Amino acid sequence: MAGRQRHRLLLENAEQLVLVCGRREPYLRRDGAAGLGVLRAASLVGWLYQSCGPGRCLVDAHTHPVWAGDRVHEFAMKLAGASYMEIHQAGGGIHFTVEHTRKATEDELFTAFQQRLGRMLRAGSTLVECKSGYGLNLETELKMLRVIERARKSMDIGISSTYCGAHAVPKGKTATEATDDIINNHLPKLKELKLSGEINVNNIDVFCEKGVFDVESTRRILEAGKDIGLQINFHGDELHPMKSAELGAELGARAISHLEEVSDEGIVAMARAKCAAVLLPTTAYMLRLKQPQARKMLEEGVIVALGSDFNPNAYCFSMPMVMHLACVNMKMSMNEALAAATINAAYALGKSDTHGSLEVGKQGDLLIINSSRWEHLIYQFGGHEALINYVIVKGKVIYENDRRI
Ligand SMILES: N=CN[C@@H](CCC(=O)O)C(=O)O
Ligand SMILES: [Zn+2]
Repeated sequence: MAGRQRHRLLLENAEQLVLVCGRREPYLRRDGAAGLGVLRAASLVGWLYQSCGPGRCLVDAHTHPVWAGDRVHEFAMKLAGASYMEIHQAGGGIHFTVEHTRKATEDELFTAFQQRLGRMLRAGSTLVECKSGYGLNLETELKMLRVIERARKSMDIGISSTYCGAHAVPKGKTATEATDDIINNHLPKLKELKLSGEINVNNIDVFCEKGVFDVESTRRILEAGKDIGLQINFHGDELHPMKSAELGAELGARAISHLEEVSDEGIVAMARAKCAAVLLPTTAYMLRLKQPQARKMLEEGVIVALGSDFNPNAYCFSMPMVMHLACVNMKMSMNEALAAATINAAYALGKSDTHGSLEVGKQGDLLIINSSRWEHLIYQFGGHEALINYVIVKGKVIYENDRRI
């Protein structure tokens, strides 16, 4: 322990202590989630770097938090009837954000990102996946990834970083040209920066969608990313059925997000491949899409995780809100939603050995809420600001709520 800072945590007489798992399970399928470990009238002592690590933290498995430019006007357009793809094809949506993000300085992006991470943390997330993808050219993609790396090194919140250079086809290029650019220029540079320790990217992502990257381009990019050691974690089957789930299962993807339009065969393939389904209730709600078939996925044995999808289209930082939407709109039980926002979200990021449950040997991340039953965090939608008393990361209190009631 010499030279290390030691944080001691003592929590006495909690009415409930939600462990999530108790036997170092890497994920919980439907039946496992039904029996979440809950201790009553419990106390807990934790020492960072020692054997007992407290942690029912929330994990956000999908966010786009580094960008510049305001898209509130597009929300108004969507309310007036425009579809996501109509706005995208007219040069708005991701393209609008790319234009502004390219112009922003690294410091400007970092300041906005830091504030967004702070809001996620105050809503209870202690591990968050963060994507690039509003640069599309190498220069701006690297700028975004440097910003993510800077936050990883300077902030308490945990970060899993994702290279998403194939988030859209940049203006002036065809999808094939963009694919070649990524494979021949972007990925070799990422490999070099990883080796030198400058930028340590964890996952590779592609927006596999009609009019964006088709299945063949997606396959080429994901395989090239896997070859340089990145975990495959991509957007698929969102607006059109693309057979993205089948592709992901074949390539050994760790996770696929969205899946509103997944096929029955895709669901079975994902269950077999232990490829997590990251469902994003905010997007389906915002864009009035058909809901992903969470119940069918759970019944077929898919590992279901949740993410906020925070981005300029779906402006939501809160995993408690996401769990609420998953329960009401996707018909998940509260236990399933909690498993999906903790251990399964950690699994989707390849981090369930250290995050996602309150177990001996794991990192000490923990939320303390001001309520007799944990379910209030889901039930009181939009109420997490008053409910969350403390957010603890690695055994250290990093947020104390002075506005609680
Ligand atoms: N679908 C693709 N990407 C994002 C939206 C990004 C944006 O509109 O800026 C999503 O996951 O919802
Ligand atoms: Zn996304």
